[in-house]
Amino acid sequence: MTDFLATLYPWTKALHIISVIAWMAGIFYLPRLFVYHTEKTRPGTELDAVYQEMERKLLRAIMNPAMIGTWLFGLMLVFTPGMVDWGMVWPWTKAAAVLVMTWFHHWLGKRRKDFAAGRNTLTGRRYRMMNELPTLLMIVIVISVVVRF
Ligand code: HEM
Repeated sequence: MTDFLATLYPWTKALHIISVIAWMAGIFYLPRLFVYHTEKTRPGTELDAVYQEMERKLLRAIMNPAMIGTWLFGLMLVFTPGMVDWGMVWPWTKAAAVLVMTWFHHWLGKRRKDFAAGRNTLTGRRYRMMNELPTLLMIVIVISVVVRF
């Protein structure tokens, strides 16, 4: 099994990076949509419905499949022989940041449902602040996996 994963390695890594790019694109964009949804519309208007559809499609068609792909190919890399030395620090910083990123994804999913039900309570400023979190996590992840301290 591990020999098979070693053969697949370049493809697994390519698919991991492709999935990561799609996931990050969505995770950076969805909170921006929430900022404008909060500040430029009111529940029940035509524009509210447009934002709701954009948010639903972004989450269901891009972010959910991209997150699943990132995890699937990432775990295949973890089980590929020689990839991860758990005695080093970087796998732990990367794992911690990835878990927080996954939590953030689900937090965004819950906020999307709030908008869909017309009961968003957060301000545009709050969404702007939350938008910084995936950027910080992405920096930690890329430094972990590339610098390998
Ligand atoms: C979801 C769980 C994830 C797991 C289990 C995982 C696991 C891994 C592993 C084991 C490697 C090492 C492959 C190698 O040494 O060639 C890797 C590579 C990589 N990961 Fe992840 N990863 C995950 C999520 C992410 C996320 C969220 C990002 C970016 C925000 C990311 C970015 C990268 C990059 C850029 C590489 C390539 C590094 C290189 O070429 O040396 N990963 N991943």
